[in-house]
Amino acid sequence: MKKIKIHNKNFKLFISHEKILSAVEKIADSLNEKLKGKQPLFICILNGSFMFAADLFKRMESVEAEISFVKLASYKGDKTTGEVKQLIGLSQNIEGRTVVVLEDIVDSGITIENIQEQLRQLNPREVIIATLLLKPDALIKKVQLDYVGMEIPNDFIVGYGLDYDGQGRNLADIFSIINE
Ligand SMILES: O=P(O)(O)OC[C@H]1O[C@H](OP(=O)(O)OP(=O)(O)O)[C@H](O)[C@@H]1O
Ligand code: HPA
Repeated sequence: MKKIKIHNKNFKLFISHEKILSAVEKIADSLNEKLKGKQPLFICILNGSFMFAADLFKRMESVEAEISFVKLASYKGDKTTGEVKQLIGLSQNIEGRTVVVLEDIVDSGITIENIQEQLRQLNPREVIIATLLLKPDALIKKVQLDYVGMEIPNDFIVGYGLDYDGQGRNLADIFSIINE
């Protein structure tokens, strides 16, 4: 079993890049179908979602899609702070538009609830949420998610955009913490 160390913590291989891409492809297939003729604006939640957004967005072949980025942060180290800081906001007018929010992970649900509420106030036509990963046992918010790539246990993970204190985002696979 492939193992890695980041800072002071050990991690083991959890989801291979191949499995990640097959989850991304499933979401892309459904979105290509749902978004036909809609000219949606995709919103990638930085930092963590950049890899998921890149892999998904290039598969949007049947859609006249645009993409923009917002930067929110709620995690410090391997834990949520319980509050969301907005570091870069949205510059586009989304009134009357179909918006697709791209998240790498929904954990406590605090970040997605925050962005959903912000977008709602800007009067979009509809907001569709797609997350690659969901930790159902960690949710403390009631959130409506339209597309979920994979449900995973409530363990800290890194890789494919997700970090531990800034590191690990470049890993193609996803690794799960070894609790020692
Ligand atoms: O459901 P939640 O508990 O809110 O956790 C999910 C959020 O946490 C991570 O972002 P983070 O705050 O670590 O910022 P980053 O993307 O810059 O790493 C992840 O990318 C999500 O946006
Ligand atoms: O498990 C996680 N790992 C990295 N970042 C995160 N942000 C929310 N959950 C996680």
